[in-house]
Amino acid sequence: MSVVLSLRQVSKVYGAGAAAVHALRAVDLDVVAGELVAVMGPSGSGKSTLLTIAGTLEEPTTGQVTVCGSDLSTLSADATARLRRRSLGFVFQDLNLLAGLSAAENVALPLELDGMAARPARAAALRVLDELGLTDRAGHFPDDLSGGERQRVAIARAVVGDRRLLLADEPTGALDAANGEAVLRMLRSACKRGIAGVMVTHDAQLASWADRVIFIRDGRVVDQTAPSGPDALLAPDPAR
Ligand SMILES: Nc1ncnc2c1ncn2[C@@H]1O[C@H](COP(=O)(O)OP(=O)(O)OP(=O)(O)O)[C@@H](O)[C@H]1O
Repeated sequence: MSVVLSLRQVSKVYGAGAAAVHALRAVDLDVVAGELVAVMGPSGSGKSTLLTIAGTLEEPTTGQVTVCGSDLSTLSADATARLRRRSLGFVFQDLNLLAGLSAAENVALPLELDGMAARPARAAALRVLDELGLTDRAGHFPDDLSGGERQRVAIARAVVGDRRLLLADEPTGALDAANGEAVLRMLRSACKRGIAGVMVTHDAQLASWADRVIFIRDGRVVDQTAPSGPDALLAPDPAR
């Protein structure tokens, strides 16, 4: 399996001197195509920092970040922006759907911003919305969608086109359990189709959908585990 995201001894320090905050300390992480990795840890442990560095939105203080085979330190600002536009998808708690655009227009937007003509961009957007069960919502505006539907549109926008790496920060936000699970099912199936995914979550039940869970404390990866899947939590205890 090809490595889509690789962090080598990545550290991030905000500020300097007595005010310096060590948000990440010598983090090593590889995520391969088709894999969904959950990141857990206490508040302030560095989870969002890891995501923003993996997403090329911030540079590490030291260490090496490789995304889709490119060492980011060797790329120009333009090339980094292109990589981000074409190959990366983001799902943040604050969804940033544009209220004046329909669901299909929101999903097509990253492709159009990258230079694709409106018609093929719309066709690609409709294909993804269809895969996520949103065909009949394609023409609706965000304000006319439920919270769960809005979240699914945000995921559609993050995976549309030829994206290789999906980065999600608390992607189930304030959704109820059923909608949260539906969102996780979608992230899972996006990864099954070959995208690499990294998802920050506080919820162990949701993390159990991942292939791997890494735990961060004080900026260090302190543990990792391979969950046996969400159904394992529901399975009868064989000891009983
Ligand atoms: N731009 C910044 N400037 C200064 N300090 C920052 C900045 N961003 C994050 N930090 C600090 O870095 C540390 C890690 O922050 P980060 O947001 O990555 O943690 P987190 O695990 O995502 O927390 P939470 O679960 O509360 O979102 C914290 O101490 C935070 O205050």
